[in-house]
Amino acid sequence: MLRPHKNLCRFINGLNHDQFLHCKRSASSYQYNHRNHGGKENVPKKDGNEEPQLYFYKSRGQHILTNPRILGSIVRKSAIRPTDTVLEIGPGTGNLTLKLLEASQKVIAIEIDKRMVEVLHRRVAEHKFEDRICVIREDALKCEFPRFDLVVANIPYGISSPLVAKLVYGAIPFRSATLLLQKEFARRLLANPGDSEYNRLAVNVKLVADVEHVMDVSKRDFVPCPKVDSSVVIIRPKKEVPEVNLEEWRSFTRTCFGKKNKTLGATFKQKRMLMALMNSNSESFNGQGVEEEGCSSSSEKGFNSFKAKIIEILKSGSFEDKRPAKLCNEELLHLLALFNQAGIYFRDGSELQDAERRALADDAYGSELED
Ligand SMILES: C[S@@+](CC[C@H](N)C(=O)[O-])C[C@H]1O[C@@H](n2cnc3c(N)ncnc32)[C@H](O)[C@@H]1O
Repeated sequence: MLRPHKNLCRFINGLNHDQFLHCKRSASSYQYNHRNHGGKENVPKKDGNEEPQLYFYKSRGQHILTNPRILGSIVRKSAIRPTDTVLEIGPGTGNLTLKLLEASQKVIAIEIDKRMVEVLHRRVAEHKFEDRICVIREDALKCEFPRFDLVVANIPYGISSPLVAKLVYGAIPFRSATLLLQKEFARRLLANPGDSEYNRLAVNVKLVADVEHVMDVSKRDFVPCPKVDSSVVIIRPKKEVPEVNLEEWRSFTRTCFGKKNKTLGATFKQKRMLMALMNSNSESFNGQGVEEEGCSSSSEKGFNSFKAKIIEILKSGSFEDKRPAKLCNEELLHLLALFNQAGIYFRDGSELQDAERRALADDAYGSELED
């Protein structure tokens, strides 16, 4: 088993800035333990020099940002005010946290790993910042966020999509979220209709927020070095959001982007999808639900007339031959309004969700905003 190099342990304890720089320069020569997380939290062990050993878990996205220039830029670009409360998700060993504490009134740090929390507490105490930090040891996806003004975080990439959803579709108003993300994920957030990366993620985020690209960050700026490069983006919630039921919007875009390269006509002709949509709208259609197997002739008739209705709606807005990935949000909102005017609503009923899920394209991130 590889043990982390002694200097790396020092770096993790954050003894001083010079060591911090030194660690960065020689980071590539470090030995470290980068494990897949097997479920048990390992208690830091001691080597002969009483230095705690800290292992990084790949499954928790534990890549520590070590370049002070990048850390400084992230804080500067976030435009933090001295009176702000900053939310940081995944503070890790606290490199970014200390800079956030210098710039703000208060930091709320949510970290899942108790070993990181211990290191963080130690470093914060060394810098006499204890009174201005609240460390919550929890899963950021499961806990309720306290109030905050803005988010600044180098987040674990595995939770990017549900975390962005939790922020932009959450109940807490905030000014901005400066996030260090996997470069490919950031490109998808920034994509526009017609771009090859344009997908449901961008559609859903753009409805409620503006996204700005700030800078790219090399994988060499992290310890341990990840396989992918990163980008910093700033997400700013829109002051005015279109009048639409956001739950219904997300269900609607899930349906439309089930196969993003198919035309909407082809997507809405899929039998399973149509049946689920019809069943979830059964009150508007004389309670005519249909079973997938063994349809009676009357329910089959009902199904066919529902299908005809859907095609008529698509045709009325000239959407039948269009592909969702080429439509801007105004056009998608128009299509949703046409469905609603005809008495068809997209509800997140489990039946509809299941049918949509089965129809979904494989997606690398498979999560909240994209599926
Ligand atoms: C990419 S590291 C960032 C560390 C630090 N912010 C930095 O920039 O060096 C991500 C951190 O998020 C933590 N983490 C992973 N999953 C989490 C979750 N679901 N909720 C809260 N923290 C999480 C990891 O333990 C790790 O410390």
